[in-house]
This record gives sequence, C-alpha cells and structure tokens, in this order.
Amino acid sequence: MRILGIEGTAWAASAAVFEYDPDDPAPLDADQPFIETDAYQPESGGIHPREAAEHMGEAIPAVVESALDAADGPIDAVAFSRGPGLGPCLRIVGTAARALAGTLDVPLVGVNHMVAHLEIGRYGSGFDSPVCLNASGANAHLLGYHDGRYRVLGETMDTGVGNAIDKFTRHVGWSHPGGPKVEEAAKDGEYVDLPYVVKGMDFSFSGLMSAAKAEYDEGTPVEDVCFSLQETIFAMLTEVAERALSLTGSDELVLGGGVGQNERLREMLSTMCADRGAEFYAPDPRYLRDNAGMIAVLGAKMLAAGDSLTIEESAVDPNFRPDEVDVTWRADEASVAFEPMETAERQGAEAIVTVESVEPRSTEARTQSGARVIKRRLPKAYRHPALDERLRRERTVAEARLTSDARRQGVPTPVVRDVDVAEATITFDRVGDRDLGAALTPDRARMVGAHLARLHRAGIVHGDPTVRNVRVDDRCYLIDFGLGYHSGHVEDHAMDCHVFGGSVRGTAGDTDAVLSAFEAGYAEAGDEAVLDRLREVEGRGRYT
Ligand SMILES: C[C@@H](O)[C@H](NC(=O)OP(=O)(O)OC[C@H]1O[C@@H](n2cnc3c(N)ncnc32)[C@H](O)[C@@H]1O)C(=O)O
Ligand SMILES: Nc1ncnc2c1ncn2[C@@H]1O[C@H](COP(=O)(O)OP(=O)(O)OP(=O)(O)O)[C@@H](O)[C@H]1O
Ligand SMILES: [Fe+2]
Repeated sequence: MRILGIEGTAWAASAAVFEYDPDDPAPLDADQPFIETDAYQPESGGIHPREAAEHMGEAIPAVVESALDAADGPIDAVAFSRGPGLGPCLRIVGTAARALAGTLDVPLVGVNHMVAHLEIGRYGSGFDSPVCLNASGANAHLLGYHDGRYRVLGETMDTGVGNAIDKFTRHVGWSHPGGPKVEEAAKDGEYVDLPYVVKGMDFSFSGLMSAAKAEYDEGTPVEDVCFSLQETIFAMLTEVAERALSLTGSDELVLGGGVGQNERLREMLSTMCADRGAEFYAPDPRYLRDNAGMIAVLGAKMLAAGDSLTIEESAVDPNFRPDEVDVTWRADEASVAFEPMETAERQGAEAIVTVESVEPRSTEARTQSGARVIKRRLPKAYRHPALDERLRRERTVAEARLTSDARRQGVPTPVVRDVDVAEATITFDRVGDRDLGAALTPDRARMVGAHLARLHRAGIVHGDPTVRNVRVDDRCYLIDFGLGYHSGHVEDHAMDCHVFGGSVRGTAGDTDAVLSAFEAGYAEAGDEAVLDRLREVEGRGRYT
C-alpha cells in the first residue's frame, strides 16, 4: 500500500509518501519514506499560532504536490496529524487532508502526532515493546504499551522540554528555535548548579528555567548557563527513562521528538542504556523533528488494521493525548512490562541492591527474614560529576532519614542498619518476599493507600511510591525513600498518589479495582482533599 502523510501541528508543513508491505516492512532510509517539508520561521519571538496557520495554508499544497509527484503510483490513503498541536494549524491541515481524500477517493486516517513520534522509533529499531521517551517542543513523555494503549509512565508537569529551552533563548534574545543554539553555546560552558526536579517518573522545568534566567541576569556567562541547562534537563530525562526501564523491566528504549536531535541527550541515553545492559535506538534526525514521514508510517499501520475515519469523525483535537488512542495496529497482549524476579542482586534505576544473609548466631544482627540488603548508589556515568555527587549524597541522606521517620509513624519500612554517606550506601533489613508489582491485589493496594495517607498526615512525602517500591508478605512495606521530603502540601501528597496510579496503569491488570481500593484505603486514613486534588492533577491540561 502507498500512503500519503500530512503533518502541520506547529512549524513543519510537511508531506510524505510511504510504500508499506505489512509482510515485508522496508527499512527507513534517505528516500523511503519520501519527505518534503517547508518550515515556518517566526520573524521574532516564538511560534505565533495565527502566522503558523497562514504558513500551513500557503505551504501545504506545494509539499503535497511534491509528495504526489514522488509517488510511484496511486495513493491508497491519506493520513494526517489530528493532534496534539496548535488549533489553527490543525484545522487547516485537517481541511486539506479531508479534501484530498475526497478528491482521490481514498480512506482518511487520523494519526496522533505523539504516538507517531514513538512509532517511527519502534519501526526503525525493530524493537517489540520498548519504553519510549518523547522529547519534543510542546511535550515530554515516557510511554509504554500496556493493556491496549500507550500508557503515560511519566511526563512534564508544566511545559514541554523544547518550549522550556526556547523560552530561555528568547529571554537572552536569540531567535527561534533555541535548542540548536543552546547545544552550540554549551560546547564552551562550565557547570553551575540548577534546580533538578523529578517526582517518580514525572518532572518539571519551571523552577529550573526561572533559575537559568536569573543566572543569566546576574551575569553568569551564557555558555555556562547553556551547558548547565543541558546537563540538568537531559539528566532529568535520562533518569526518568531509566526509572521507566526499571519499573517495567524492559531493556529497550527508543527516543522521539525534535529535542532528540541533541547530541548530548543522545549520548546520555546511550550511556545509561549501555550501563544497564539495555538497547537504545534514536532515529535519524529527519525522523525526530516534526515530519510527515512518521505520520505516513503510522498511517500505513493503521490502514492495514482497518483503522480509518469518516469525515464526521475526523475533527482535529489540539489536546489529543497519546493514552487516548485506541491502538488498533498492535496485539492487545503485547506489553512493555515484565514480571519482576527475585534475585540476589537487583539493579534498580538508581542503585544496585544486593541481598546478604546474616549469620544466625549473631542475635543482635538477627532479623525476621534473616537477611540484609545493601543499597549502593553507584556513580552514573551519564551525568555531570558535580550533579552526580550532589544527587547521590542528598538521596542517601533523605532515604536513611525518611525510612526511619516513616516507621516511627507506624508505616512498615525496613530497619536502617548502617549508612555511609561518602559511599552513598545504606544497609537495611530485608523485608517482604516479593515486590508489590509481582503480587498486586486490591487488598494490598488498599494497604498502600492507607500507608501513604498516614505518611502524608505526618507531613512526609514518599516521592516515588511505585509498585516496585513496595515489598509484600502479609504486610506491605514502603521502601526507596530517596526522592522523599517533608511537606504538608496537598499538591505534593496528590503527586504521590498520582505516581502510584501511573505505575499501576503502566504495568498491571485489573487496574480499576486496584486503583479504587487504593483510593478507598487512602480515604479511610487520609485527607479527602488530596484525592480531589489527584483528580485535578490527572485532568490538568499541562502543555503551554
Ligand atoms: C505537537 C507538535 O507540534 C510538537 N512539535 C514540536 O515540538 O516540534 P519538534 O520538531 O518535535 O521539536 C521542536 C523543538 O526541538 C528543539 N530542538 C531542535 N533541535 C534541537 C537541539 N539540537 N537541541 C535541543 N533542542 C532542539 C527546538 O528548540 C524546538 O523546541 C510536539 O511534538 O510536541
Ligand atoms: N529492604 C529491602 N528488602 C527487600 N528487598 C529490597 C529492599 N530494598 C530494596 N529491595 C529490592 O531491590 C529493588 C531495588 O531497590 P530500590 O527500589 O530501593 O532501588 P532503586 O535503584 O532506587 O530502584 P528504583 O529507583 O528503580 O525504584 C526493589 O524493587 C526490591 O525488590
Ligand atoms: Fe512533534
């Protein structure tokens, strides 16, 4: 089959033709798919939606014509980006796609742009069920296929990653887009500390960007700010990608989105994957930045699965989220998630955890399960040494302190036997016989809800309460408090609940029963306002 793809969500007026044989998928190369793009370049400032839409109106007919000229025969379907993106741009492109499908008398296929960013990487890599990091202008997500959908394992809590960088370059007076200019300037920069914010697998850029602007205003050389911005932002993205690999047990990562063209980001991801024995694939830059090739490739898979739209169904959606897409072109059983195994040595996202048995004769050291675990936060080669030192030290201190604080509040946690801050090493009693991820039931989820509520009432935030950070036997023990802190804010408490929910949706079955039990457990012991805020956090339109 031969698919025409059209893209025009923001800056790229682009058309492509892709020849697809489901039984013999062709590799991506320089001329397959054929892509023609006409980029919108704002005269000043960032992207103006109305100007960008005018650009689409002018440029789309010409790029479509080039694509049709390059096609080797008749077109079987027209695929277009239905969203997310700028409303005025989407409407112009939607109208063009409908008209063209009508004229050619072929089906119309509506593609989610963010799912296209990840599927092009999956197609190019040949990986079956990877974790996907989408690092684009208006978005930043971690996605994994589970239970028939691409689940959002983590995402930005405020702006997209490219937009955050572009706002900084606007502040210093550089033209759009800022990403490549920051990359260039960073080559001569030195490191200064900037705020680093990850919450489970979610992350936030707003505090970091304000601090970067303030550094610049106070006279820190712009190269140093650019260097440190890259080191900080990309370390955050690499860390959450590693957390997603650890949570799901996957050993495949693909990159998507325009910021993925950045060499330093690719280097960090590739180092992280190599160090944990995972495979990493980043598509060629022509498939990372917005392009119609990725729309045509996913459009072809959708068409092969019989997934097309009537004109009435084909309205565009500026807030189209990737987890709203009904994934028709993949088997329902496929999943990014693997059942965790009990081994003597565990590689988490941050640390190596080894189980040690304790001499039964030493009564003082004897514990219920007769074993200890040693958790070592080894240096991460992907991140700047100064940042690495700081994170390992801060988290070791926080983890030791909060694990004990939580137990004093009556929440089951392992006893801390020894802490070596210089070596970023903690020795705990071994607790539980499995991870919650291997034994998740509504009853256990209810216990976790009650434990979190109790923590929150005492002003403690866990920071990363996933199904891998709870150990179970007949009790549920919370572990891994390294991202924890003290706070009485409803928002921080709601984020903890959100992190738990995301880890369940991304890896478990029977999620509705599990999550309502979790909330019931929380409601019994905690503040209802937190669950109301959770609703708000989950419904929030994040992308500005
Ligand atoms: C919804 C859609 O319109 C939107 N598209 C989009 O953001 O364009 P994309 O091509 O994926 O990414 C553009 C961003 O990518 C950044 N960028 C480009 N080259 C870069 C580089 N070398 N380093 C860092 N950022 C870079 C730009 O600064 C800009 O913010 C999206 O995918 O979120
Ligand atoms: N006290 C403990 N008792 C028993 N098992 C433990 C204990 N601490 C850690 N583990 C095991 O080791 C795994 C990794 O530990 P932990 O989550 O603390 O490391 P991490 O590197 O911070 O992991 P991640 O960030 O991926 O959650 C846990 O999922 C659990 O299976
Ligand atoms: Fe994009």
